[in-house]
Amino acid sequence: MDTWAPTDVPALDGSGPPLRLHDTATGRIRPTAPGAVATMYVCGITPYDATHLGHAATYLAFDLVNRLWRDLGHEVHYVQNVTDIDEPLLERAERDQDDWVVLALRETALFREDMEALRVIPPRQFVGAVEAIPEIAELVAKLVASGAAYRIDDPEYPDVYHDVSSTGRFGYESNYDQETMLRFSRERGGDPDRPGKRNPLDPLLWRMERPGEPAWESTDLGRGRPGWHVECAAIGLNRLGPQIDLNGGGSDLIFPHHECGALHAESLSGEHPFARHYTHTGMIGLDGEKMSKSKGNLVFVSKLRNSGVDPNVIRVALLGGHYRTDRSWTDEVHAVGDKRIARWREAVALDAGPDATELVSALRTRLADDLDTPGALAAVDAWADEALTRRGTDPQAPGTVRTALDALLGVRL
Ligand SMILES: Nc1ncnc2c1ncn2[C@@H]1O[C@H](COS(=O)(=O)NC(=O)[C@@H](N)CS)[C@@H](O)[C@H]1O
Ligand SMILES: [Zn+2]
Repeated sequence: MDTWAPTDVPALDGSGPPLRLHDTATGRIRPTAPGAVATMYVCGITPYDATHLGHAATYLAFDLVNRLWRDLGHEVHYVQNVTDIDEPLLERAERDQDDWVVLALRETALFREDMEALRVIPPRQFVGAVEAIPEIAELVAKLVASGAAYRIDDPEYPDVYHDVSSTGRFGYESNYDQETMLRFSRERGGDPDRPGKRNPLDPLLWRMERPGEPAWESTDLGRGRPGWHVECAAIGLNRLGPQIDLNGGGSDLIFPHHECGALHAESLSGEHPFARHYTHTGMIGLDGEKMSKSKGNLVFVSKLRNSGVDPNVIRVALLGGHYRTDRSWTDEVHAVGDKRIARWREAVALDAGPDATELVSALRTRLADDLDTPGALAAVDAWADEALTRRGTDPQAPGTVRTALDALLGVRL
């Protein structure tokens, strides 16, 4: 499916230190070491209730990675999916008496609009699970042929599962213990209690057709549809290869989604690890409650935009907190973003300002340190205060600051 419109990223003189990012698998902040082309797979939305501020915060975090890698001279091959077929989507369509295909199209279109407004650099490939079904089915058939996957002996619905023992490394990405994995599997779409599975954690690869459910032909597998995790493994493997620099998403994807995605990918490719960094963002809540579809306490980017909020304010307000911190969207957070943009606009409107060299290097250093946006934004505050109180004599400075904020933070003043 179409990706969203590109946003131009201005070139900035000089270069900063290598990007160091937290990796869930090793639990450490480590340097990323992409080649000439950095490869990044960030899980996309399940298209309903799009785009709430939790979604936005997650995609903004990986947008900064994209911008930093470009600033470090890499090309970035960024791929993202849309889970446009899955239980939760069917349930929402049912609830709203909506056609699930129309719901997915409408919400995906809104998501693209919001990403464009936030000036998130678009993925090179933006792929729907439905359009990827043929390639997913092909990989599932390979897993069955290799013996890594098996059919459950349920005469009515002989669904296909992946044997988690097939790589001998299941659990390396999340490092969760069995009890935690079982709990998250239950909570997040797994079926650990289904009788007949070799291991309760074995993830579903192919769900045979049930009455009244959408299903697709597959000569190898029989009519049905893919499981959730294998869609991302297939879309990522087929476009980015067997080893990628970064697999990203929110912390709720640590398990089972990214663990099982790694299992599928590594079982197929024989290479380990699938991603050199598994990086996860904290949860955005609303006044202390996690912002989530089930709670219905969602704040939408489109609603804020329609009420006249500048997307730069949304971006800066969300970047005010560290990406890995669970945090809330509050009126105060919104107000801080508002004030910042106003003050920075005033400062770059001056015809001269304090030398910007230090600020540019501070921005690069702070962002390269596991995306320390609080530190980066504080450095901009300091420059703006200096410019607005003691003035400055460098006529280039305001322009340099404007370019740096756009290139590195995606903020266009
Ligand atoms: N409250 C939140 N705060 C931060 N990130 C969130 C929040 N809610 C969802 N996300 C992230 O937003 C992205 C899309 O979430 S989603 O719409 O539920 N979709 C999915 O998780 C799947 N389609 C991934 S393949 C995921 O990375 C998810 O972790
Ligand atoms: Zn995914």
